[in-house]
Amino acid sequence: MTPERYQKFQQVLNRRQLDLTVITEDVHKPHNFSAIIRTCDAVGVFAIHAVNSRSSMPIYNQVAKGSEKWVACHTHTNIESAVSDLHQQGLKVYAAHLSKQALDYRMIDYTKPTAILLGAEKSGVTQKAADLVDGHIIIPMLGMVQSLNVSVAAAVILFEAQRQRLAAGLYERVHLAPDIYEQMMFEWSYPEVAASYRQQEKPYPRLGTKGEIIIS
Ligand SMILES: C[S@@+](CC[C@H](N)C(=O)[O-])C[C@H]1O[C@@H](n2cnc3c(N)ncnc32)[C@H](O)[C@@H]1O
Repeated sequence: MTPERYQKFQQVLNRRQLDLTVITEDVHKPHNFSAIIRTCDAVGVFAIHAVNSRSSMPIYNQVAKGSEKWVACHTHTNIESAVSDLHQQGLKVYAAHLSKQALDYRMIDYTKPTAILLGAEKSGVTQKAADLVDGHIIIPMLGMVQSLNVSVAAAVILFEAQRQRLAAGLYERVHLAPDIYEQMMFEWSYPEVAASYRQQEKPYPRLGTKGEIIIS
């Protein structure tokens, strides 16, 4: 690994936002799911939550361009567990949902801990999910079609969140705890070595200032 690559990992991890995330509710087309992950990486989302009540979700590498390596994905078999996990972590959950009570997505304060729930391609957000969340948001549609592609909707909302967080200086401080930061640096720098340590249930070795492995 080159020093430049090591520095790039540091720059990216320094800006990761722990309290901004996405829940996908049965977004089942791999290219949509992968495009959402790619946007999450660009915005600085640390981890996302995928509810797959129907099937497992393959990631379409051509679209994600490898971003699935940089954004963790927690899977849930039902929407209740995903929303309640995030509520317990203190996040407000807003469903991107074309309902009558939905607010314009620009009215939300995304500098607060926030999760955006996105619905399935055809059926949208389920009634159960719509009832569990803290509010509904909508991207105003002024044309002939009623809705955007789900990955486009995700990008529009997440880049508004990024805009607000940049203005609030939230990308200027590190949000990850030091132990998680070190763990991520090791996993990103040496994925195969990290996998072998995990398999052996051994703690990772430390990294030196230039990213070299220090065996003590
Ligand atoms: C293709 S849309 C689903 C359309 C579905 N017929 C419906 O009525 O919800 C897939 C998902 O993208 C998001 N989405 C698409 N357009 C949106 C918009 N204008 N405002 C908010 N969310 C939108 C929502 O999360 C939606 O569930």
